[in-house]
Amino acid sequence: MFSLMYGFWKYMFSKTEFHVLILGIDKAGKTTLLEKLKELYLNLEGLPPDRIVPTVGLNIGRIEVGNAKLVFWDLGGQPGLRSIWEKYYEEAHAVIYVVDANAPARFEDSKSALEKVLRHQDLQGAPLLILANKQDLASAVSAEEVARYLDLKKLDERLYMFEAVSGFDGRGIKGSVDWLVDAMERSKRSEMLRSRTPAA
Ligand SMILES: Nc1nc2c(ncn2[C@@H]2O[C@H](COP(=O)(O)OP(=O)(O)OP(=O)(O)O)[C@@H](O)[C@H]2O)c(=O)[nH]1
Ligand SMILES: [Mg+2]
Repeated sequence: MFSLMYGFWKYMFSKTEFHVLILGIDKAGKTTLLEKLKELYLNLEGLPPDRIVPTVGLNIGRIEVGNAKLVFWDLGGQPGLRSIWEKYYEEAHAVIYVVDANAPARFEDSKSALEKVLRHQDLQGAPLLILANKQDLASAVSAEEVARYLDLKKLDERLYMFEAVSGFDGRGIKGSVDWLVDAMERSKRSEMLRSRTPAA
């Protein structure tokens, strides 16, 4: 009887944990975005942008949205650090790919790094949220334009969305996180990862 009630209690009150990888080339704004997420969802003051340095290791952030616990993994995007990304693929439920929408000169690098991410077997079926970041700058291009530049093929099977955001003023972030949570809850990949986790 106790175990039945405990099982029911767990079903009702336990939250599903999702791992979200934040990727993108160097200076795209990944860590600034992570600090903004903490500020928006935890009411904590995030690190001010001028205190954020290029990432070499891993930054972790945790937030809760509705019934979901999100764990963000933010990695460094410098060319020599990108080979580390794949070590996190197997455990990731979804990917946020950040693009500096104010730096067209770097779109090509951003596109080829993303194509490599999407080709990797270990990330099969992971929902993809592509953020056209730095929208607070007047010269930043729109999410539609970023989508045109990236010109991604073979996305049909994958849940994906492009969104215009700013890690400085926070615009677009909550809406895209809502989309991501919904996508992860619906995704077959989450089901697959769940079935691999031994029951507690
Ligand atoms: N205007 C503007 N600048 C931003 C925004 N987000 C980040 N930046 C600036 O862009 C630069 C890079 O930001 P980071 O957050 O360190 O970028 P990153 O993607 O984490 O870089 P790596 O850790 O090297 O991969 C910094 O000078 C930030 O202040 C934004 O939304 N708007
Ligand atoms: Mg960083």
